[in-house]
Amino acid sequence: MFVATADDKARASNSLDVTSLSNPSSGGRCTHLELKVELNFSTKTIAGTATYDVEIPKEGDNTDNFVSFDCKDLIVNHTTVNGGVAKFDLVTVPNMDVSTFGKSLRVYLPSNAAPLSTVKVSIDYSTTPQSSAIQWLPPEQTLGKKRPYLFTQCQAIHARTLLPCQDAPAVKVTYKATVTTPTWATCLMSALSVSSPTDKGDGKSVHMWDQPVPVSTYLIAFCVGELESREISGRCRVWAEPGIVDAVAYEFAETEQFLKIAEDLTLPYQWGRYDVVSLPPSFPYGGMENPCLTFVTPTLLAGDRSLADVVAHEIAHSWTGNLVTNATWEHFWLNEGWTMWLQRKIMARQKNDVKFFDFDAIGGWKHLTDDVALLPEDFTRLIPKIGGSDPDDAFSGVPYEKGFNLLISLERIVGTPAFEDFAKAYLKRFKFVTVTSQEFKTYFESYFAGQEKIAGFDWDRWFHLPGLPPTPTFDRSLAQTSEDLGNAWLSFDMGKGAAPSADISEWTTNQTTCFLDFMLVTLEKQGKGGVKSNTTRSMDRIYNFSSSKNSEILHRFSLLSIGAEDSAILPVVLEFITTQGRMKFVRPCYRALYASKMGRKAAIATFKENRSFYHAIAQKMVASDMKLDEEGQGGSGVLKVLGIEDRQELLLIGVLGVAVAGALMYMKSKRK
Ligand SMILES: CC/C=C\C/C=C\C[C@@H](O)/C=C/C=C/C=C\[C@@H](O)CCCC(=O)O
Ligand SMILES: [Zn+2]
Repeated sequence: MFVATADDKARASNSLDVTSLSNPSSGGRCTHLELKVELNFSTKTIAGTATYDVEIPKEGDNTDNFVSFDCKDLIVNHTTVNGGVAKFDLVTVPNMDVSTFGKSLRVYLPSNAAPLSTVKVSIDYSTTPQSSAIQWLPPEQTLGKKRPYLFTQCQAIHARTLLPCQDAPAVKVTYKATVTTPTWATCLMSALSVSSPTDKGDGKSVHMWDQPVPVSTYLIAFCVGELESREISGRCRVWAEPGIVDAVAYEFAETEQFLKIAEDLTLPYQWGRYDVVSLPPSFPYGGMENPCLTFVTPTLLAGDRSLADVVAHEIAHSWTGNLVTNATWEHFWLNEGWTMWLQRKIMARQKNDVKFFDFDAIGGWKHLTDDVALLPEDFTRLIPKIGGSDPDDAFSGVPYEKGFNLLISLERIVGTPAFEDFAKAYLKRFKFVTVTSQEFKTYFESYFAGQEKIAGFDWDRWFHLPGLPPTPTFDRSLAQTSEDLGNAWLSFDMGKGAAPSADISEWTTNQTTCFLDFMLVTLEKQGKGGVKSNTTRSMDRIYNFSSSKNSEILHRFSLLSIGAEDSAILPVVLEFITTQGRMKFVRPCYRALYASKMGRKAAIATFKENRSFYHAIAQKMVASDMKLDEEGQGGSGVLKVLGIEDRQELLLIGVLGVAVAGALMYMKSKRK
């Protein structure tokens, strides 16, 4: 039977993490995890025990006689407390949709569990093939095509499908893991390797990991497959499938330099090692900041290090996000806004050009305006009310770029040297713990206490108003040449003048993406669907964008060409969105195709055919972008039975139906 805990009540009143069913403040708070699991590629399961050190709340707060864990798509077999069998329940919590949040696993405590004591709670469990944190890849989806592969993605609330846990960022644990895998496999985790793997002689090996810095559960990660590594500095190594490991080492050779710059801007690096693993192409994000081991998409492998800023971004998270963490997902901007700020500082120093900070921010502003136009209004607030939604649905450029713009507004008020000092002090103050937006504001105000210039800052507007913040002014000097060329092509499109002849072969990737972004933004501002297909064809003849090996360039040119209804781009885009599954690229491409005349049918058919290639999160998001149902079949169950592909088709059938009925009625009335 469900009995509301004090944490449930706090959650209902929105004063606690609304995405977790755990009870750290009224039942027990996890502080350390010992994970002992075996991976099974045939059954697509991970099974074993998760043993937690759990601190019982102080007298008076310990109102529950059980500890609650988040648990989704897991099988729980057995639980113990301090070695003795303990009763458990899997409880559905009212108003918490099971298909999003899972259930609450309640492990009952013995009556002698004293306030402020620590108990050991052990849970014997198994994942299921439905566990959304894990993507199990068949050999065909790897480069080597011989061995299966798996990687996890726990942010935001998928850790509960990997192991029972208190899946709230505010609950941080240190962890140790003992992982059994087939002997051919390399096993990596978001932790430090304790020793070389031990071959058990039965085709299995044991790998041991230790994460001594407390982490939120969304930062627990595995990557297992046929992998090789290359050392790129004393504390950095890159990992990838053997066929691309050298290319990966080349692409990310600047990692140590980024780390050093980041340390100079922040505090000494706290995590020991910084390794990078380049994952198979279905990885849905550019990168994920798993501690000690950043995960990246292979779409960064442009061959010229031009997309390595994603590594700088993930390095920045070693401080902003992983050390100082958002208290709940509603304060996600504190992770991402700060990380964009630090990433741009790192890249400006790496390029030895202070103007790069603003140049990159111009691209970020476009990202923000695009997303604000697309999102439900509430998700355009810096602090959204996530309520009963899956945080994945609220994910967008808003926390990244609105958050970044808030920070640079503050920086411009107090001046760069003072703000950079403040950043260091903030990281020092909140390292190892979590922070809310209010705590950030209070800390900023106390740090700059007495300075009149901060008095008028409209925190409420920044935090709570939907839509775009005030338009910032950026130094546009590095963007000028790109914007000029964009204007020249837009004039050509309107029949004014010849095709521009500027040679861009020596341009940086940022200049080229800025040029394409400028065209896209201007068309949007003018309310135009796109340029003419003659324009995109001419551009392609001159620049060869459609054969670019640079994913950021190909992506933007694809969008421009789809907007132009240029059929020459169709095979190129379809190839692009079926050979990599990074949501940043596949979602806008599918959306644009779906909105176009030439591409709608192809988009639906391509998604249906390739659905299993994509990560579960990407499957869900693309299906929702194209208004397909859960199974990606298009339309409702009834429509499926009728073989109706999409809502436009349904509308057409409806209109035809009304017309036929009208004609019949007319004929009938004539006969009378
Ligand atoms: C307000 C939103 C609240 C919470 C959302 C938190 C997490 C959302 C979840 O969907 C996970 C996101 C993971 C992101 C990882 C890396 C990004 O920086 C990648 C950005 C896009 C890209 O470069 O591909
Ligand atoms: Zn990030």
